[in-house]
Amino acid sequence: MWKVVRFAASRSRRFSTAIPGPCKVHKRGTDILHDPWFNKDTGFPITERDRLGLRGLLPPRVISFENQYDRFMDSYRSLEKNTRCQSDKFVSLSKWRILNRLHDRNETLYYRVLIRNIKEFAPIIYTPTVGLVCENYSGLFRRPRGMYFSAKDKGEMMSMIYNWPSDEVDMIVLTDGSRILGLGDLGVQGIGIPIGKLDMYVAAAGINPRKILPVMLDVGTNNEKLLKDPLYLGVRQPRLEGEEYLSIVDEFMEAVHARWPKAIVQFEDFQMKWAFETLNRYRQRFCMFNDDIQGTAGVALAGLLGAIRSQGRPLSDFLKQKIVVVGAGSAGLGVLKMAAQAVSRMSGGSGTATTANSPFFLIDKDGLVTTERSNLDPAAVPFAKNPRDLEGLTEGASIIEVVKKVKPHVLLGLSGVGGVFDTEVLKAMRESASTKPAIFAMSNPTVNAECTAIEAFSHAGKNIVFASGSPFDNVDLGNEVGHVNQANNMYLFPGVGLGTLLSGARHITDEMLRAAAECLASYMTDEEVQKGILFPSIDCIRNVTAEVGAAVIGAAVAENQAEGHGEVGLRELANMSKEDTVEYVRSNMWLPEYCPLVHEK
Ligand SMILES: NC(=O)C1=CN([C@@H]2O[C@H](COP(=O)(O)OP(=O)(O)OC[C@H]3O[C@@H](n4cnc5c(N)ncnc54)[C@H](O)[C@@H]3O)[C@@H](O)[C@H]2O)C=CC1
Ligand SMILES: CC(=O)C(=O)O
Ligand SMILES: [Mg+2]
Repeated sequence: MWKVVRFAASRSRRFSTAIPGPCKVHKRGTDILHDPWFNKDTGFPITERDRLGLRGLLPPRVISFENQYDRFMDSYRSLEKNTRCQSDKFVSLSKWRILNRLHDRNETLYYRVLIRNIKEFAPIIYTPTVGLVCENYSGLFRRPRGMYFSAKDKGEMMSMIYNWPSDEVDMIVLTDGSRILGLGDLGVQGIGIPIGKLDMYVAAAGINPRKILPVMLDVGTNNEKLLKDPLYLGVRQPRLEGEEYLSIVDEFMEAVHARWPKAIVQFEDFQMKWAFETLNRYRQRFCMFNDDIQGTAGVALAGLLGAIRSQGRPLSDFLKQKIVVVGAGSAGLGVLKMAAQAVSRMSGGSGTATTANSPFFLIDKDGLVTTERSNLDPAAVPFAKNPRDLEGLTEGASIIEVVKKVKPHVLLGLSGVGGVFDTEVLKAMRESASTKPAIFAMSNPTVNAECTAIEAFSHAGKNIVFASGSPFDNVDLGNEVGHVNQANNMYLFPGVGLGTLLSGARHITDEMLRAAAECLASYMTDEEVQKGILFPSIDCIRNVTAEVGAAVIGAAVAENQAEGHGEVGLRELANMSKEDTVEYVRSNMWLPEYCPLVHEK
């Protein structure tokens, strides 16, 4: 009892974010106005203008933060009105541009706008528009954001890392641009993804935007169109391979670790071979995870468990669910591995992924994956079916053949191929063994989704549960609503990152990821799940992240991975109740407020 009270008192003293503390600034005058972190535009109070040499550099009237917010939203609404007759692509890029200009000018206002309107703006700064932005990045480029390490920087990274202006970095999102969403190799243009993911970290997890770092590892591109494009901004050479490639990633990881030993590195949108290789290579040495393999797996597992609950069945029925996964890449295999571990635990095993007689079916671009496949990727081996167990299905069977034969409870797409769940496949799902067949079209961006929400409900039936990686509107089914869930790793990675940071864990273990997934799986009530609502609305993403982050801390403590963070030591973490832990996470979330600026030479 005493401990809880003491914690509550010290928490309110240490973590209160209601009144922002002063912020030291080493600049004066126009240098402040041109620094998006310190800039308040017309919001600088008169006394601050005097102190910082700003008097006369701004129009005289001081505008409040709230009025600045209203002014931005008014101009955003005007843009919406004025672009009504334009193409979707034009409108999306215009919206991204207006937000990006604000991001470049005034970060505090940008994040207030983003956080307050996350449901509306996530599709612009994240999937699907971020995909369009990456495709057009060289033309859209105005100001740099984040860091770029290229094949030409070998031997220089240890000093280059010190060019970043902040001494504190908590969260890094790293890509090599080799598999950007379902859009393939976009080379240096893939930087939009780390930027978008880190915006989600700020919005969902309240990571302080001064402590984030988006990074592009430009090791070349194999995209011929980009190599020929005179505007392309990346290194114009084919991608490095083998040891040459790994030596660049090694050098980058060593440099990060030397400058910010506690920083967490999220690997994002690496092509499959490097996604698995780098995860195995670094996860015991650095604090890192691969979002596409591990974050996606947790979100999908939460969805799979939700699909069972939606049928009114106990979770133990997971053992009997027939699941067809279309896409044997980093995401699809990550999902199967986590699902197989869950099956093993539920059957009283150790949680080791094994698929002997498992009800999982894996399909890639060459059809059903079996042990007869030549050149089978090692990561896919545990999920290859023995043709002897297949009763009629053979190596390379098509999606429709598999669905018709297996009658799966769940059809889950992570193929990156738009429309691959065609009318015939969706109609075949009407024969599913489930009373509420689940169709998860998880590929991004929207054009790469395996099917749309309307297609799924119209062809597979009103009784399905549906989820997609990019957002779709709910579907009007006459006298009921076809709920669309967004099954996107954005519900997990912010909590995994923040929980790891606040626990001070040195590594991110499978148990920490499992705790995150189970927390998300239990977030929705039975009533919601039975209506087909498997995932929360993005409006409450900070709440979800607080819960997931607390679950990650709990697992880190239980596994002796936690070392504490700042003034909160391991003992204090270990003594927190679940509610205290959630509160601890919540109170560490950064809020966008103008802080008083104090000049220091
Ligand atoms: N919703 C979410 O949170 C996430 C969605 N994704 C999406 O998943 C997709 C795949 O990502 P990765 O696994 O990393 O890509 P990947 O390139 O590693 O794997 C793609 C897989 O799809 C298979 N495939 C290609 N064409 C196919 C076809 N016609 N039929 C069946 N299979 C086919 C390929 O053989 C390969 O196994 C991307 O669109 C990505 O945006 C990835 C991570 C998270
Ligand atoms: C969401 C995500 O990480 C992807 O589509 O790659
Ligand atoms: Mg990704």
